[in-house]
Amino acid sequence: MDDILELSHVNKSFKGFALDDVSFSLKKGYIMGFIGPNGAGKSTTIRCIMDLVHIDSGDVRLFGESFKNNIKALKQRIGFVYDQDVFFEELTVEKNKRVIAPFYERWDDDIFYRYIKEFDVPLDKKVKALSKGTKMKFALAVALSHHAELIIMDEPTSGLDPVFRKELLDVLLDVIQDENKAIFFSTHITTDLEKVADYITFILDGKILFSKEMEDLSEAYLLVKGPRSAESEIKAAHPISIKETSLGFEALMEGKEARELADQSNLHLERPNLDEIMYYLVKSNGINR
Ligand SMILES: Nc1ncnc2c1ncn2[C@@H]1O[C@H](COP(=O)(O)OP(=O)(O)OP(=O)(O)O)[C@@H](O)[C@H]1O
Repeated sequence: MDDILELSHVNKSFKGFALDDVSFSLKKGYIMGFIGPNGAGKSTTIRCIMDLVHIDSGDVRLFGESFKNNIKALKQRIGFVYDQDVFFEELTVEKNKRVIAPFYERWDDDIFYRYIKEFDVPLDKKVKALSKGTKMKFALAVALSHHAELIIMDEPTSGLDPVFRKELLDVLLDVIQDENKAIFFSTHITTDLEKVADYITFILDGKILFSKEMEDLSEAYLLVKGPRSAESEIKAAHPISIKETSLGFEALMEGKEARELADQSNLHLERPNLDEIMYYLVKSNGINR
């Protein structure tokens, strides 16, 4: 059993939005980033994995077992950080910990206090008095303190300053040194993913557009750049999407097709970053944002 997380043909409909046949998997030892524009379905997918939203059809397997059988026991093995306030606002950090810890069979105070110290979270402050970033640090400390094998986080780096974001990414890289663990997190900060993610899964309008290894991604798509005179040549090669720039034209293409085109012309090829891949794929799917 190498897959720690596996979604197969998951469907969930709300009025006006649906997760449509969502399938992807994550093996132990790896970090997967989950990206997509606002409203694409990232939080909904994460909530489906945690069974906070009940799926209409399909299956979610955690540690090789269908979550339908035993979500409660399986959740013991997951460290979960999500984008809503989950703590008792009127209680201090220390008192919140006392409430939360007994829910986890493998809670480890030593690890908890180590992270609290490392992240500089004040134990004696009420949660309502913590900044957004400090609450996130506390949530992260909780998620890391019960020997979870799978860490799932919904936008953990939003609201964090660059210094702590870097620290958080270092913590994730440290956690993943244990090859029996895996990390799955959504984010809009794609530069964070470029630093740590092994896999990227991209959701758009409730559908998975791709779930690929980071290395394959930089081969899968290329940016083709050319002067104004190259417009018809680029368009004839069926780019995924094209845009006019101050210097001419720029298009995202499938890697193989882009190389073939560049071989027959003097168009310039560049590796796109994740933001550029997202931008062109969103544009090609006709979604205006
Ligand atoms: N309980 C619900 N009832 C009805 N619609 C919902 C519900 N939960 C989510 N949605 C809708 O599902 C869509 C996807 O929302 P979701 O929060 O999953 O997107 P997201 O990718 O996480 O977005 P963001 O990046 O802005 O956080 C949105 O249109 C949202 O309004």
